[in-house]
Amino acid sequence: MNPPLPAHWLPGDRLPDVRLRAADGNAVTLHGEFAGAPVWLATPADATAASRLPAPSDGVVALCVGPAALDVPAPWRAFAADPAWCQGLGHALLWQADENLRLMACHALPLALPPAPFPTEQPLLPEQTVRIAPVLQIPGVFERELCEALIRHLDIDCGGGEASAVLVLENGRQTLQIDPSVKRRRESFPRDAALEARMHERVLRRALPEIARVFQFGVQRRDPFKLLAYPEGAGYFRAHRDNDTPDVAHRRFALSVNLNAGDYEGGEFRYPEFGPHRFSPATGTALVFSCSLLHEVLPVHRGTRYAMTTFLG
Ligand SMILES: O=C(O)CCC(=O)C(=O)O
Ligand SMILES: [Fe+2]
Repeated sequence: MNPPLPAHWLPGDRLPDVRLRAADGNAVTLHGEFAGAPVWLATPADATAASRLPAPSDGVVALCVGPAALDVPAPWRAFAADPAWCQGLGHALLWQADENLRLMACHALPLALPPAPFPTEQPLLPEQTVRIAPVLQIPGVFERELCEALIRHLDIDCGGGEASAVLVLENGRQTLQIDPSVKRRRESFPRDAALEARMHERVLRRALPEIARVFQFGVQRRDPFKLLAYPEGAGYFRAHRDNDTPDVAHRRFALSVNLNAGDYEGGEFRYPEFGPHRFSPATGTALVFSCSLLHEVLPVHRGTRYAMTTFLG
């Protein structure tokens, strides 16, 4: 499954690599030279706008890009880049990108107000990182508005979903049974082709390239999307693996997106083989992990946790 290159990039997209050529003819690549620090990318309308670019926040790499390298005030650095790549960024804009060169926010130039810097994070102590589960979090795979539409779709169009059943093998026959010793939640396949297409496009565009880069794995297929609700006092999924029976042995990675982080308490992921840490990704972030890892969703104590899940192979 290959994502098409978007004509225009959006917040949440990770910038594809590009060759950047300075006025003195020296060239670098965006990923090779500038990954690892937050970046501002400006596409000023003309030379005057370029000469008036605002001072960047501390610790930010400030790059002015366009078909030609313009004169810019220090510490800005100006580069010429492939016109099609520049067009994807848009005209007369200032983009803020994170350390992973993921576009976060876009502002029209000239700026009315300086953009708010990203909050700085305190590093974990080394002793807190010795047993971290090997999971990948990809921020902004679904926009907030898509997450909200999926919750409405589950609650209204899908009637809140059905009680989730487990496959049981009895006397050589497989049956679906409700089993509260394994899980309690409601779930439904989406019934709206347009919503499904939007989810598919976002997974192709934002999750698969990161999975290919981080895990060196090319996804070929995906199980149907499933929308999930874990209600207060009646939502959990006890420790399990996602590929340990013949019918699901093709699964390689689980991908799960929290749709309403902050609206509930509990409902965190835990990987008991790898220590006590709990994972509660932000709304729209995809949590990706190997289906072979033991994992559980802890009970929801307040509110309802909504999520979308699928499996990749
Ligand atoms: O609640 C989720 O996001 C996914 C839970 C899970 O582990 C599963 O459905 O296999
Ligand atoms: Fe699972």
